[in-house]
Amino acid sequence: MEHNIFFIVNPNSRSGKSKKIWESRILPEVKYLFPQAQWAYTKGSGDASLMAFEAKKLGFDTVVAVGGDGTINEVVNGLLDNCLIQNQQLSNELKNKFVSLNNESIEGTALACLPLGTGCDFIKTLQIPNHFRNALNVIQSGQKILCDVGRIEFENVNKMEQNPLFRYFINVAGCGASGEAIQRINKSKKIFGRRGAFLISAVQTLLKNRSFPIKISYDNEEFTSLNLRVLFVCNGQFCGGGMHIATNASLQNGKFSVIQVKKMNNIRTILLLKRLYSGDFSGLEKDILVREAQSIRILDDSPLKIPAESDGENPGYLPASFTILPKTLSVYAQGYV
Ligand SMILES: Nc1ncnc2c1ncn2[C@@H]1O[C@H](COP(=O)(O)OP(=O)(O)OP(=O)(O)O)[C@@H](O)[C@H]1O
Repeated sequence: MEHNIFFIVNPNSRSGKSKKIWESRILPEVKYLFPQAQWAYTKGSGDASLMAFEAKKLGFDTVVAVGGDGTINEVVNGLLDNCLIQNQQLSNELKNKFVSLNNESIEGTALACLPLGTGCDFIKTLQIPNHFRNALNVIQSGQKILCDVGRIEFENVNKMEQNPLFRYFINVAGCGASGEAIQRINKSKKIFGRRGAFLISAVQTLLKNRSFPIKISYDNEEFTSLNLRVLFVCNGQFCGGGMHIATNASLQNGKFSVIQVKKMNNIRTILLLKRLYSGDFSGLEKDILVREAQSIRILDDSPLKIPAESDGENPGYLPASFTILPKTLSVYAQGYV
């Protein structure tokens, strides 16, 4: 059966190289495999969420995020009706350009990922090899899973400036040093690629050894006070361009895998950095808590603005809560169990 597919292409991902790759190599293959498919370029940050939202309303059964984790995150938000921007002009352009399919039989629009970013961490958990042909094969196969989605909710409107009060994430969120590192990466030029940029930013951030006084509660248990270095809230297993931090995380078990790191001395910090790539935190139990949770609430105990991170973006600041939404989005995945 032919799918009604809409490709949302971020021409700026992979440090601006993706437009050329899309036009010269991927688009001809897409036209061959899916002659009815439609596509559009994003023009800026947030467009992909509005486009996904409109594509769903127009009746497409599949929306493909062509880009990296940031593009996937925006598409996830749009498919779950959280438009990150209001742009009437873009909405009208899409409505005029694309024919409504009136596809009332669909159960919900599914997400497909075509990796064209620098890091592309989410597809590593889905076990989609990092080549566009494999991604297209996965779409052709039609196999999907019902994937858990995370929701991060920000509680202090005054700290939010222009940002929305909540955001969905599908891979990894967190706060503390991870939020700081993401701020650094997104400001950096990424001349060594995203993996290099993340490593440099992670070293700079961890060696600064800054900690954040917070109160944290898991699954509505009592709050604990601690000096937090970094918290990873994982639905997927990988972040930071290849750090395999949550080796046991599952996209379908209705739980986050959480890695909570307290303030530690510099030697242990260097050990930690190495372990972030293997996800083996044995011997560091004094400082690192690894556990599962369905919800986490974090209050900040300081006047500092503590940045939160979700799928490699900085959507806001603590206080915040993270909640898992089990089996919420249909996602193309061949062979994922
Ligand atoms: N047309 C555009 N021009 C500039 N920026 C854009 C455009 N469309 C989307 N963006 C922004 O580009 C940013 C980076 O995109 P994305 O994360 O997909 O690529 P990447 O950084 O190369 O990959 P990864 O996050 O997997 O390492 C996102 O924050 C997105 O909002």
